[in-house]
Amino acid sequence: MKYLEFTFTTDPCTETVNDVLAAVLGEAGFESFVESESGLKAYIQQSLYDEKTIESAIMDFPVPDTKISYDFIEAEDKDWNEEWEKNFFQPIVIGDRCVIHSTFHKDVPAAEYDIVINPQMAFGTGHHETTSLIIGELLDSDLKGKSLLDMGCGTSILAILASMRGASPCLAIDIDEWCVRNSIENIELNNISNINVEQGDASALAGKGSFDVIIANINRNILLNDMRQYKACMHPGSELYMSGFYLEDIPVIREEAERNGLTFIHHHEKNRWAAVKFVF
Ligand SMILES: C[S@@+](CC[C@H](N)C(=O)[O-])C[C@H]1O[C@@H](n2cnc3c(N)ncnc32)[C@H](O)[C@@H]1O
Repeated sequence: MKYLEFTFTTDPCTETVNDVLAAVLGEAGFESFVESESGLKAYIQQSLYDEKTIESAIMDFPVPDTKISYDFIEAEDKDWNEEWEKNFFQPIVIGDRCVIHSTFHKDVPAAEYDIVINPQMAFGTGHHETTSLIIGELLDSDLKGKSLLDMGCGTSILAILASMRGASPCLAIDIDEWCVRNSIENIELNNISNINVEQGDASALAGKGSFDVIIANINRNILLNDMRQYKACMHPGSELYMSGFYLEDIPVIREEAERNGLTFIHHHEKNRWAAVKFVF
């Protein structure tokens, strides 16, 4: 298959601009992205290339005051799935019980829970400490028949595992449109039918009722800001698992949780990242 290699130069050349550009280009048919010093290299099948689509994607670029220029060459023939696999993610086994891999990985180790994820630009392959800490919590919990909310779902990897472990019904929410689309794709790939996906933040929780289990792997400041709204979706006995912050942030997270009437149960840690469990 013939590919074109585009070199995009971004100004300012920040992680956010390059992430958004990759998401926008993904919409326009690009398949593979590699960050460079001045922007992004991106690859598209020659047959999918349409100059007008790319020009209008750049014209409507959602980050204001950004300049983007590009040129392209014909790329050598390559197996881009293999490239992507090499560059981005390898199968991972967590807790000896849960394997996470993509559709094109071969020789995947057998495990009790087998999760297929095509993460594209969404966060959540299991390689990050915070994801794997929450996976550990889910593997240790009895989730059978429990309603579950996955806030900041990314790829929905956590909601998918929870559903496989019997949680039902499940709701996965992410502020990012790209994550919502990727979640829907991943949920289908795993033949799961009891996870609803919504785009939004904590304000989307109004009127949703309560959940037996809430997971939120986001970051310290968002958790501190939104915890009151998570608590409003809990009933006595509900559990709240949070991650996305460092060990030194536990006291401030715990203070806010206790101010909301939650009881600290434990924390787990990996490379200074923390996950905490509270109950109402
Ligand atoms: C650290 S990633 C976690 C992804 C996945 N749950 C995991 O554990 O691998 C955090 C996710 O939260 C989303 N996010 C950021 N702010 C948010 C907010 N206020 N409400 C909901 N989601 C948010 C981001 O788009 C991102 O997908």
